[in-house]
Amino acid sequence: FIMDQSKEQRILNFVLQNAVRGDPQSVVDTIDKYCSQKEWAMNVGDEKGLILDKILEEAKPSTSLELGTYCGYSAVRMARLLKPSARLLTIEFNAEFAAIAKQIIEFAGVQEKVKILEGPSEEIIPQLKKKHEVDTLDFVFLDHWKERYTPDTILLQECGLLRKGTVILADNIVCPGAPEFINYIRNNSHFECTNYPSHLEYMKVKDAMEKAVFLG
Ligand SMILES: Nc1ncnc2c1ncn2[C@@H]1O[C@H](Cn2cc(CNC(=O)c3cc([N+](=O)[O-])cc(O)c3O)nn2)[C@@H](O)[C@H]1O
Ligand SMILES: [Mg+2]
Repeated sequence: FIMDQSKEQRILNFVLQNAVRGDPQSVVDTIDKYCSQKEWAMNVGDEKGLILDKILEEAKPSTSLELGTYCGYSAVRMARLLKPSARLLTIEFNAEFAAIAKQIIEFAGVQEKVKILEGPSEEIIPQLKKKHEVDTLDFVFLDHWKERYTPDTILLQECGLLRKGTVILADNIVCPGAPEFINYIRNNSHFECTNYPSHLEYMKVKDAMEKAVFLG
């Protein structure tokens, strides 16, 4: 019975039935269509997605990390812009969301560039160097629980995963908001911050993204 399905399962089904297999842009557009016309969902969306695209293309990252995969919308959106040899690691602790994201990433045909790491970020970040062969990160996208933005940024530094020039981009600075993170990162002399005003995905509500470049 359709209504017994989760919203995330309905998003996956809509992608499987309406997007073009192997075409990441069509997967991104199809999710945006569903979530703006049928059911709202917490994807970064098309407006903030264009800001993500621009900052990612400027960074030209070889190794990227995303915290908070959800259905894989931003993973597909980022992977479609990565060079063939580049890699995106994305951490998700909700098993149902991870399973949905895996299918959406595979349908989009970007599975060679994307690796979903299941578990809480606080557990997986310390494993990135030894278990996932990461040296340092070129790009980090924060889109998970807003209270984890600061502790996970500190954890990334402690684990030696940031290098001079690493770009950290955080979603939802205004809505739902990450005031503690903003206070931390803007008062930290090791980061150069830039704010990008925008709107909450699929809504007329104000939101913003914050870019923080690690200065070493
Ligand atoms: N420590 C963590 N480690 C790994 N995955 C995590 C962690 N915390 C949350 N997640 C996962 O992120 C995914 C997405 N997520 C993101 C958030 C936090 N983001 C939001 O709550 C949010 C909320 C709104 N909103 O309410 O308008 C809009 C947005 O763009 C958002 O990112 N909560 N779950 C979920 O699958 C969750 O399991
Ligand atoms: Mg978000």
